[in-house]
Amino acid sequence: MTAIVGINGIGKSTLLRTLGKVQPPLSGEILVNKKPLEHYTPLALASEISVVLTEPIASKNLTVLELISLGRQPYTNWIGSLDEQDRHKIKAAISMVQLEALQHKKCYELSDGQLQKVMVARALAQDTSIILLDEPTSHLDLYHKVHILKLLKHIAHETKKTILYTTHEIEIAIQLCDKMLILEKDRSSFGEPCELIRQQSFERLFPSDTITFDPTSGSFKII
Ligand SMILES: Nc1ncnc2c1ncn2[C@@H]1O[C@H](COP(=O)(O)OP(=O)(O)OP(=O)(O)O)[C@@H](O)[C@H]1O
Repeated sequence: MTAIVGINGIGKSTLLRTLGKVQPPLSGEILVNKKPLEHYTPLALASEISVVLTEPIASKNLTVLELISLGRQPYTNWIGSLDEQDRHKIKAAISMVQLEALQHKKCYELSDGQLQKVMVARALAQDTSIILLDEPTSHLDLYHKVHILKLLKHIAHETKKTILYTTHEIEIAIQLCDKMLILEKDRSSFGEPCELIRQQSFERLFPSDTITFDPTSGSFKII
């Protein structure tokens, strides 16, 4: 599990959206399983990569169960009939994110945090080897942030999935992620959080007259 961090406007969402083929690359080339991203058909890509963006969903009139079921679209037939395996994956995703009690509610009835959990569950139901999430925990309280991220990390380790997410919650990412990508204006650093701490990469993120980084606790201090 890898977190992409960096100041506002540095390009975290742009990178994530480009990796998910939601927008074309500004430059360069992206290879997924050694194959250029542009060679994937939308259907082939949907069984390889799931993307959870920050935009509000258009289909809030669906129930939670219906929305999560849409994650199975790459695998269903042309009328979208769900088979036994689809139903199993959907049920497992609902259970992992603890949404059983909300599954028959309409999405417009949910809080922003509950909706974020639904979108994570939809990605889990899609069951791809790569999951990209743009600020997936921004509306969640501390407990639910940690719960979702620990769950994603567990899934990444158990099922060997790659989970890449953008976040401003750097201290949580330092504690939970296997790797981090720090985007800066003229450079980027990638590695294990402890290695990035050793390289003093977090010190450079914010102006030091306002915020400093304490490498011992792995946290930021306000001056
Ligand atoms: N590599 C790049 N080259 C040129 N422009 C870029 C690049 N990456 C991002 N941008 C532009 O910078 C702007 C901000 O990018 P983006 O929304 O990805 O930042 P962000 O790090 O996700 O910001 P925030 O933390 O505020 O959500 C966008 O207009 C985007 O098009």
